[in-house]
Parts: sequence; structure tokens; C-alpha cells
Amino acid sequence: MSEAALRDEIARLAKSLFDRGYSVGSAANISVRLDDGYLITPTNSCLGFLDPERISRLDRDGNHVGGDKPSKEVFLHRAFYETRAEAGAVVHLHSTYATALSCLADTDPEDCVPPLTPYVVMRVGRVPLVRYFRPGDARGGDLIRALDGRHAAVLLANHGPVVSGKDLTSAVYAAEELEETAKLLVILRGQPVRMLDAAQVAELKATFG
Ligand SMILES: O=C(O)[C@@H](O)C(=O)COP(=O)(O)O
Ligand SMILES: [Zn+2]
Repeated sequence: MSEAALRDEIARLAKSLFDRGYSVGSAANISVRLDDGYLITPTNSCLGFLDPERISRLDRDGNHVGGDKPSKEVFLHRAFYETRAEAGAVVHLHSTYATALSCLADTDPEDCVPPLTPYVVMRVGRVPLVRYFRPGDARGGDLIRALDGRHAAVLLANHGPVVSGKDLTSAVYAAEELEETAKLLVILRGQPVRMLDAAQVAELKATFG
């Protein structure tokens, strides 16, 4: 896909997320990997109203080389690209239920989104919690880098999800699936819930990888 087409695609999918309530105001950011750098949404921009031509462009080293001033969360995005060769896009949201899980004291930090349904296993996998740093603090990126690319998604404590995918559509779909599963987990709190067992999770991983 050309850079111009990718810019249009970021704006189109960002608006779709915004229109369906996955982001509000100027929260959230989205990036895509290019052959020679990255595109990332500008800081303080609203996902519902992006101008494709103003989306920020970074070179391979993360220097700002075009468009508006980039998201202050560029560290989080680059940490995924640097540790997951297969990552082509990253989506960070403050979607309500995933963020709720990131705030609950009894969320398992090793497995924030336990395997309730097959699709979350197939699309997202195990999601660890990354301890709290203020937004824009590069140490958040260091903690993601320390995971060595083992996870496609993380929850930032008291903040929200960061989800990578092989391309933008995959990253957006995974972020949506994470949010819907988080919603089920919050709705079902206090109920006796049957999770998928280890053998069922292993079968999904072996089949859908
Ligand atoms: O929560 C925050 O402040 C950021 O993580 C965020 O979601 C929006 O930051 P920008 O992309 O710099 O607007
Ligand atoms: Zn944020």
C-alpha cells in the first residue's frame, strides 16, 4: 500500500473506532510501520477528525520528519516494532472496559484478559499489565521492550490497552476484541465463570497460531 493510501486507511479506521465509542475526545493514538519509518497520529488529535496529510511521519530512528507534532506515546509504539518483527501497526485506546480492567486491584498482572472465549485467544493472546507511568514517559516503552516481543498486546495500568497487529486492520480488530472481552469480564464479575481450560487454549494456539 502506498503511504498516501496508508494515511487514508489510518483516518478511516480511526474514525470508525471513534464513531463506535472506542475512543473519545483526543485520547488514543495509532501508528503504522513504513519501510523507512513510521506514521503516527498527531498529539492531541481526535481519532474522529484526522486529516490524512497531517498525520505525523517519523524516520526509522523516531525523529519527526513530517506532518504535525507526533503523539507523545511514540515510545510505546516503537517498543512493539522493535521487539516484534511481525508488527505492522499499533493501536492505543482508552476503551472503557479494557481500561476498567487496567484499574481493578485484582486483575492478574500476568494475564489481564483470561481466556473467556476462543476469539480473544486467537486475536489477542495473553495480555500482561505494564506498571503505571505518566502518559508520554519513555519508561513505559522500556517495560514493553523488556517483554521481548512475547505479547501482541499489553494493558497499561490505570490507563488502557496497547495492541499490535501484522497490519492496521488486524491491530484494530484485536483492540476491538480485547475491549469486548474486557466488557464480558467486567459484566460477569461475581458470577461463577467457566474459562477455557489449558488444553482448549493450546488447541486454539496450535490451530490458529
Ligand atoms: O493518555 C494519554 O495522554 C495518551 O496516552 C493518549 O492517549 C493521547 O496522547 P497523544 O497521542 O499524545 O494525544
Ligand atoms: Zn493514553
